[in-house]
Amino acid sequence: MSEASIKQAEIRLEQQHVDRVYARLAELRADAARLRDQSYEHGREATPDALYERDVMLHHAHRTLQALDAESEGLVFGRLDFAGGDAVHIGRLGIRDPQFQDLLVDWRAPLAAAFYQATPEHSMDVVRRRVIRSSKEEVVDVSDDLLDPHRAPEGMRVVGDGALMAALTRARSDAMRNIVATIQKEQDDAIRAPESGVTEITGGPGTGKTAVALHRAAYLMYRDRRRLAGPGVLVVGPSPVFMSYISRVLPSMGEHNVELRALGEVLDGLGATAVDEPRTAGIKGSARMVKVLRRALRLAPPDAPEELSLFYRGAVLKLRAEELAKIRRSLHAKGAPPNRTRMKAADALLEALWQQAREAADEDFRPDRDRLFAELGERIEFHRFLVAWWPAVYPMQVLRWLSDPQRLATAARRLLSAEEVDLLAKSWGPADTGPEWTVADVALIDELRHLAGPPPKRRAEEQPEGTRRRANYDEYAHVVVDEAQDLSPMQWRMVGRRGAHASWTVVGDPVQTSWPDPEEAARARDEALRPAGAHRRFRLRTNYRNSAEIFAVAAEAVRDLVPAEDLPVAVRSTGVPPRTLTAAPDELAARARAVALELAAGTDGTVGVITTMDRRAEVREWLAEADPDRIRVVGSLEAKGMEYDGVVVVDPAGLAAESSTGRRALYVALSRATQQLTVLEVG
Ligand SMILES: Nc1ncnc2c1ncn2[C@@H]1O[C@H](COP(=O)(O)OP(=O)(O)OP(=O)(O)O)[C@@H](O)[C@H]1O
Repeated sequence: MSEASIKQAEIRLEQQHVDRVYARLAELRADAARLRDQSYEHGREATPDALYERDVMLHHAHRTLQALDAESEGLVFGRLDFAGGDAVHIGRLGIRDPQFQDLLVDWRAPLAAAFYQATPEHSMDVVRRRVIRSSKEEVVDVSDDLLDPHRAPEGMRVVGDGALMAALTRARSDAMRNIVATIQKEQDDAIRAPESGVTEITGGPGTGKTAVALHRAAYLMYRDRRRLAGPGVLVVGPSPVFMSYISRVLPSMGEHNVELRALGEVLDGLGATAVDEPRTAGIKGSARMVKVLRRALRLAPPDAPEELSLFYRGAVLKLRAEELAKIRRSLHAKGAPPNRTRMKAADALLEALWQQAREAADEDFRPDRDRLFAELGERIEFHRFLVAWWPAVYPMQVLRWLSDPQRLATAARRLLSAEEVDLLAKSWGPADTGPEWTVADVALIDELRHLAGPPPKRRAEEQPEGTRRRANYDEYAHVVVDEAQDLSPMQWRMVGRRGAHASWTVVGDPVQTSWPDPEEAARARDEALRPAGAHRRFRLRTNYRNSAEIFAVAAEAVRDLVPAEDLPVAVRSTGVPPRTLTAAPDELAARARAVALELAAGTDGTVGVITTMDRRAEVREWLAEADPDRIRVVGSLEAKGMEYDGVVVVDPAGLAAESSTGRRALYVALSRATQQLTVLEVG
């Protein structure tokens, strides 16, 4: 038999098993749907017991349906043949036949670990590992590794060459795919690491950090669903573009209950996408802002009354500005959040009024403290004063007040330079129209929320908390941070609060950082992760995304900034070298358009056009007519974590000069392509 016909015979063999799995899946789906319908019927009786049972049944039926309805493509993707002659099939879900025999073993189950962990040196009893590739329900390819030739039974066939390489060369779409069929051993070690403490995964561009982090989330949910499902798992990433890019990976593995949030969305109710220019973002993210905000909360509100004067039993009691300021200082000195100090503020004012009344006392009138407290405390004028002088504070309003440069300068004394004050005040002004909140502002708003304490509920706009989860409950059981190298100190504080009692998976590449002061960020990060305890570390070294030709060009951008061993090794060669073109400024638009269209014509997948954050809108105009599903224009920060088959980097010098970490941003931009890269310089 020829090699091709042997392969076809093996494909037919696998097809028989795949057919059995889908038939069983259809039965299970029908059972779950029947259970759901029955449980609705059950609820009709409306006794409390029946309703409770209905809820339990419904919950169970929904979960089963959700899991079974996960994208059906590639449900069965692997097979292990063991030395004793047993074989198991591995899939995205576990499925059993009516006699409880495994038809398909979930990739996360202990039995499936050998699929990823076995090597020729350490075969774990596996003789042959087979990757099965399907289109819809049809098996289209199989590819084997023979791990232990000496123990292979007579007649065992070994076909195909390299499922990994086939997966890596496939065209990319606008959504990242799961990699369950081809997870590599070094990746699997990190995926299956214990849940507790902090699991830190580093590695260069394209080493699969994001893929590993998401598969680890799915693995942990599977291993300890009961513990993790309630408080939940949070995945934080750099931008909404990125979150949407990775959004289908977990559902494709049947996991729907993991929250994905970009840094601008961590606080409920706010979905900031705007970004500050690098200097302003640098100030807003720095740890100095904690003190600035704390002081800002201690300043009197802009329209606070400057004097309190009340008639009491024929005498005028008056608290002047200086005295009021003293009371305010002493209230803040205790460090309690101002929104929790309103009763104390009332008492402190009444106490001061009582002192005055006592000093003014004479023969005819001897005031009584309790009476004075009761009588004045109920006066409407006193209440009006209190509400204006010690109002409930709302984080966004406090930040808006800081658009007044004088106010900000007072809060920032000896912490920010005059120029820095100017930059911030401008970004938050003008106060009347209100600013568009930026991603960096979200961490400041969250910090203020923490410092000020919860305000009483007011208009929806001012109550960012509790829209998606239980109100005021924003902690998770496990937190995954992707592109962790880019979190500012203020963002670490914000994310840290979400995981004060959590275990963590932290994924990043220091070489790709766009944060100007890595040491400051590292301190904030250590602080955020401290409660979680011990760290375990994994380093991924193989770049699965870029062709070797493309990564060589990308690596040049940072060659003199980092030691060579910090850069990964790209394993795939295409023989297509990247191109560098130069265009005069007035030709740039036409050249960029031509190059992007040419790349799109040469691939089935996606094309990314990457430029500076400033030029994004302009470049989008140039490509307004192009098919937005094929050609995406993104700024340097939006390119973080993304991947395209073809990439055009427009104005690399501009990218490198964009910020103090511009060279690293250029490295990120140049390492986004899987197949073809064109660098378009401005001549
Ligand atoms: N074992 C694997 N099998 C198949 N594809 C893989 C494997 N590992 C990684 N990939 C693919 O390589 C590409 C890069 O992976 P990923 O985006 O997770 O890398 P990364 O380390 O997060 O990169 P960056 O630091 O640049 O954001 C993705 O398309 C991913 O699916």
